[in-house]
Amino acid sequence: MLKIEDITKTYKTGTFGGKDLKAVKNVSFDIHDGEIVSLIGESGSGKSTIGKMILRLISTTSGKIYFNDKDVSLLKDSELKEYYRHVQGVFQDPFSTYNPIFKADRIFSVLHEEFFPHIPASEWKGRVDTALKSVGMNPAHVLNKFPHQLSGGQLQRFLIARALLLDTKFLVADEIISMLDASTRIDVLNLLSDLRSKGLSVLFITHDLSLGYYISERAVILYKGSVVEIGETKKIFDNPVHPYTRMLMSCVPRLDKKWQDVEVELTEKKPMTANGCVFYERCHSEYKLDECAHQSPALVEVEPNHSVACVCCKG
Ligand SMILES: Nc1ncnc2c1ncn2[C@@H]1O[C@H](COP(=O)(O)OP(=O)(O)OP(=O)(O)O)[C@@H](O)[C@H]1O
Repeated sequence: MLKIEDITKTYKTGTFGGKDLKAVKNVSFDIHDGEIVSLIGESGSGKSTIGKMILRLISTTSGKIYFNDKDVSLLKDSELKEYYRHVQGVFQDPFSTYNPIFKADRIFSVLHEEFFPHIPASEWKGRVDTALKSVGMNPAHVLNKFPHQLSGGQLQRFLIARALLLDTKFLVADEIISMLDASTRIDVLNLLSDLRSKGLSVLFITHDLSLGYYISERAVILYKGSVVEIGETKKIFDNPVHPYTRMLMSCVPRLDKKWQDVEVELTEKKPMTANGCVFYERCHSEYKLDECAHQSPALVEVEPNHSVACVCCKG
């Protein structure tokens, strides 16, 4: 369904845009129909940048993104409108998506005017009710309210219902549950899981390894804009190979252990070397070699559907 091929994003930074910041470096992966893939990495690793490139909110510096074999960067006019019918984004802060002076359900009427003006109002109302019910909400309780009268979880569900009304096939879910409380989080995760079984594909962006494990079949571990480990989520979790993934795993709090019993490395982040491994400065692996400072390792398959970019996998 969605194929990302060797994409890179360089931002211009500095006072007059004189500096380059490579936020995403040669990233490739794909997402199949009805699949949830999680994109996991710490703050600043380039996750949202990838999501925004998929949604065409920003351009790619190089590389291609294909949706159903069509180059997304070439879509125009009606094809682009069609793309947005099928590919939608939901973001971390639901409140920022709504205009506080309008009722929250205005997002549905805008959709009606924009995409489905031929559908009579009464039929559209029925569709909105059905979409709200399918995200576990009672229309009578949530329609006709201002954003501040609804909870973060309800507003997030509104956005997912909006995606359903559009017949969305692919959802970029960028940290969508970080602002929700624990029980609402599980509800939204289960909802995504439910929608996946109805054919929805999701790129689930998170910094939380355990959420990625809970929800996705495959995971992409991103560090400083580069993919360091990729594959079936269970394989990565059962056998994390990259020193960064291992470090992330050691940072996940465990209910059966007191915090001081868990080995955690929280090394200060230093600037990376120009061409070396992105994790070089932070790496404490026994396999760390001098060459890691100068050579960026390619992804190598360590077992079927599990690849790692580290010298330790060179065989
Ligand atoms: N518009 C921009 N201009 C310049 N630099 C940017 C811009 N947007 C993001 N960046 C930088 O690109 C890098 C990746 O940012 P991005 O938001 O993609 O990371 P992230 O992994 O999503 O982080 P978070 O989890 O904190 O949202 C960061 O160093 C960030 O400061």
